[in-house]
Amino acid sequence: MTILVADNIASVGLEALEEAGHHVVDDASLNGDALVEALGREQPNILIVRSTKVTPEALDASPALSLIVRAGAGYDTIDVEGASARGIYVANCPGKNSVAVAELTIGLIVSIDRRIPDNVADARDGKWNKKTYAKAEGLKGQTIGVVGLGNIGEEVVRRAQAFDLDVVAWSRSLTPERAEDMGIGYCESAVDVARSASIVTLHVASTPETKHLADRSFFEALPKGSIFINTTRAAVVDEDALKWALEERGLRAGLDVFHGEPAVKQGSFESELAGHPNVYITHHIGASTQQAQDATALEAARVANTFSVTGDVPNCVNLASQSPATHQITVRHLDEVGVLARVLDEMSKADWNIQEMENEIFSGAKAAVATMRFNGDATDDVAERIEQQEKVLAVSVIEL
Ligand SMILES: NC(=O)c1ccc[n+]([C@@H]2O[C@H](COP(=O)([O-])OP(=O)(O)OC[C@H]3O[C@@H](n4cnc5c(N)ncnc54)[C@H](O)[C@@H]3O)[C@@H](O)[C@H]2O)c1
Ligand SMILES: O=C(O)[C@H](O)COP(=O)(O)O
Repeated sequence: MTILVADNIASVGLEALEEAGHHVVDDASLNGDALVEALGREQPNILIVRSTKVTPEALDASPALSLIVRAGAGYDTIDVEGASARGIYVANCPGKNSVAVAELTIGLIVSIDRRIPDNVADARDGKWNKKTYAKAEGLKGQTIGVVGLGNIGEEVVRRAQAFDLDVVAWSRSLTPERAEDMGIGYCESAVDVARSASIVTLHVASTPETKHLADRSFFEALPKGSIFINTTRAAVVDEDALKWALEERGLRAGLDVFHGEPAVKQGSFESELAGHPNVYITHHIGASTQQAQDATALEAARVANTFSVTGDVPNCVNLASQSPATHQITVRHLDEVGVLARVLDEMSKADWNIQEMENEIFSGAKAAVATMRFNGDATDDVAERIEQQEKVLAVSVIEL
């Protein structure tokens, strides 16, 4: 298969793709129009990206494109709805960079408490200021609130507990029982977390439902002088509310992601937040350890290689969890040319829309059973007409 890699992925991943015999086109500079142009020129079957945006124009550029692999966790940078409408699979690499992000989260918390970046900047400027920097609070015994207990959230909990922090959390599927098992406090909402903690860190995925989850009411609930960490996505935070909390509530923030974050890998940028004395911005490097990059690149290669051999897509994020099928028809038939085509023809005439289908062959390859789930008005006469067809052995229809 032809695979276009439009971002920097670790060499172990590229090697795994090449060893599998693929034609790999590796160009980490691709973005925007250049990506669309490369997709049109190379006609890849598979596209592998990190944070590079995959737009509707990119989806239309290569009719051969069957799979997009996000070599990372968050796939909000890909037009997943557009891919689904065009029958293109989208997969990600869950859990492969979660330790790296959790390590950065803890690093930002310690940095804020001890003002490590300002210490270092002043020392580099030849300024000695123990008077100011000796005023840290210390973390032990404080309460950290984790919003979203997915792969990263769970890694943060483990590390926070090792720092003797008390942990409370909210996650959409967290139950009080599960919280107890993890040795953490259960919260009923993100605002409840904010109310209960002096350090809060966000780890929910960016979706329409989580947009501005950290809004004005969230920041109002946080105690004055709290520490706030965002390593997930800018869209989860209402930045006006964040700025209000920085000014009015003495909030201290560590942000690996923020509005207006540059899409390019290197260059200058302007951000009101970056210059704020209460804010430490990192360069969206949560996933950027060699350990995480190797694991992610190998997983991206595994997804691509599995697809090329079996047609299956590990970690697929855009298949319907449940098809809208209303009925299932089971057709036992002789394994001969044309039998299934005639069955499908009859179903088509009855306006039965097939959503899922499978055909299993019995040993000896004399007979087979086809199971199809469909949407339609399942009248008995259609099933009877199919059963009367040559080489059909038996038919049954059930309502789902
Ligand atoms: N800064 C970085 O470099 C970096 C690296 C990796 C991931 N991330 C971001 O962190 C996010 C989390 O990563 P992860 O590996 O923990 O993913 P994950 O899929 O394991 O966890 C996602 C969490 O989001 C929650 N969630 C999803 N949809 C939700 C909804 N509609 N309402 C409420 N909660 C919802 C899930 O319940 C889960 O707790 C990613 O989606 C990505 O945006 C950033
Ligand atoms: O969702 C992710 O995995 C992170 O945002 C990592 O992004 P990156 O691959 O561009 O570093």
